[in-house]
Amino acid sequence: MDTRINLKGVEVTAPIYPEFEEILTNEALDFIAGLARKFSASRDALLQKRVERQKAIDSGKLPDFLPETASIRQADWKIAPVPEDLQDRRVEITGPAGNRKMVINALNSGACVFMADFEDANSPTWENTVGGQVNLKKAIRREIDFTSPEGKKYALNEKIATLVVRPRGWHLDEKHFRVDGKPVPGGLFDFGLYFFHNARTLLENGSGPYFYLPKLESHLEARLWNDVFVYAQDALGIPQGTIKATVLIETILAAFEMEEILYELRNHSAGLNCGRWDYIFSYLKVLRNQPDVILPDRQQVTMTVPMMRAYTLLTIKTCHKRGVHAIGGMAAQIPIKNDPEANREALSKVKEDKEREVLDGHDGTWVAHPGLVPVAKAVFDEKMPTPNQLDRLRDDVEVTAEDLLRVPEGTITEAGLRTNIRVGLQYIEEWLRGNGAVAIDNLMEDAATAEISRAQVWQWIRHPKGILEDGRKITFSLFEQVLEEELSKIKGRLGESRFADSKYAEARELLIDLIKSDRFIDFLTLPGYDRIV
Ligand SMILES: CC(=O)SCCNC(=O)CCNC(=O)[C@H](O)C(C)(C)COP(=O)(O)OP(=O)(O)OC[C@H]1O[C@@H](n2cnc3c(N)ncnc32)[C@H](O)[C@@H]1OP(=O)(O)O
Ligand SMILES: O=CC(=O)O
Ligand SMILES: [Mg+2]
Repeated sequence: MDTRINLKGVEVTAPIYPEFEEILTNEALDFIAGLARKFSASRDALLQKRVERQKAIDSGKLPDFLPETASIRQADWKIAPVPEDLQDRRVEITGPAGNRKMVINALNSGACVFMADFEDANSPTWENTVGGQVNLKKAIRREIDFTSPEGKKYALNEKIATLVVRPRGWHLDEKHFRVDGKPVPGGLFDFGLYFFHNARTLLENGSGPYFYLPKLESHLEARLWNDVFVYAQDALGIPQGTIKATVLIETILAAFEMEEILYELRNHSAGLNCGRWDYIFSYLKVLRNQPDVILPDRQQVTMTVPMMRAYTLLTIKTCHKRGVHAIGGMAAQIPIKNDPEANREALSKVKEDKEREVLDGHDGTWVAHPGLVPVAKAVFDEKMPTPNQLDRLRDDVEVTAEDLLRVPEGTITEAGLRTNIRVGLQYIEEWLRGNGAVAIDNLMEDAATAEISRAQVWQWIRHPKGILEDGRKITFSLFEQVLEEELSKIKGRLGESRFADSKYAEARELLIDLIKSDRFIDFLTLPGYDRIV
């Protein structure tokens, strides 16, 4: 326990480096402790509700629109207007908050918004988590700079992107900060520190405390965030409605409650976003025990399969009906160095993805890399000359529960199985070393995409339809065989000594645990977190 922390019932169980002192002040930690004491029990109850809901689905009660909230869907209400610097969000870049160079590069990238991530793209090491807060505090005050080991200097441009922060989802804890003997919810830690230190300065700068809320599964989870916002604004004496939050629709269950989620947050909402990768993961996870539900190779589950189109179109229609933005998602392709032909192909795939989004009615989109900002911007500038297209109501769109649940067709191949196992291994190895976003085979991989990979393998082994197109059943022993083959290729590439210094042994062990457990482990980051400091 650090002796500088002088609060009853409050413990920091990790080092407070000199740079962390301005973040982990007694006042800030007291504020987080207040949030935890007020809201942890509700968070725990909502996590328990997730378990009960899954039991009902497993016993045949498929997800549907909720009868008890039909009146909210039918009533006439609108979202409170969003501030000026959230009106035009045509291109949003994302990246881990814990990487200082990337924070500067993202703010300078020419994107309208930078989403600084404590979720999918951020491995929640103590260094990344508190270091991310240091980065953001310095960035907001224009005190951030960085010098690379090669001596390249980084500083903020005059014009920078609007900052939006994504705290961790409700399922994750911050184990290094304990209140009354219990770790605090990671989302409250990330939100609370950012809000406490920066809300006033952001307002003085003409911006505001803006958030992305990940992995929500119900409108009750949105209600809890709204309660947190109301409490936090009161506690700091900041006007109600100042916080603006964009909710990621990235679970199949949230897709059935979009209107209710917006309604819960109507004084604090900045719209919805289509988090496509977690959405695919969630579809698979939630429906994994349904006899007819099985996904083909990951690369065949594209944005144009019927269930993905149904979900994105419904998001646009829902947001525009309520007068707020519907932001698109992330194409997996990133620029490819030293191969102009492959690079052209990657950029043209991104362009095609963004064209579909803008023509469907999205008001903006996500990119993973500064090199993609001009690509997405050109598409939106051409097809969306206004700051947004909230006036495109999409009354032509009709989406039913069956549309959202429709199983994508396709094949399962050995190449698909191999890719999943390789990506799972490589991503987990990087994550354990503190890198939450990684380029693998020229694609952006993060916690959401890696979840799809390991969940597919888990399901293919257990599902009667988990059969390769050549007729072989996918079994645990086939998984083990491919795993060892892929590991030995990686070892061949790295050489004995780099391999020995890597975390591949731990990544292998974790991947085997995830695949072997008959009880589906809800998030790979949960057992993963036990293995990082
Ligand atoms: C499913 C979801 O949740 S999507 C949202 C979460 N995922 C993300 O945010 C992923 C964001 N993207 C990334 O992290 C990175 O682009 C990666 C890891 C995929 C690839 O990164 P790299 O291998 O460093 O790419 P590359 O070498 O081409 O980078 C070139 C430059 O662009 C910078 N850069 C790359 N991506 C980003 C980014 N997202 N933000 C800021 N800068 C970036 C690099 O830091 C590097 O800077 P430098 O030239 O000053 O050294
Ligand atoms: O968070 C975004 C996603 O696609 O998942
Ligand atoms: Mg996600």
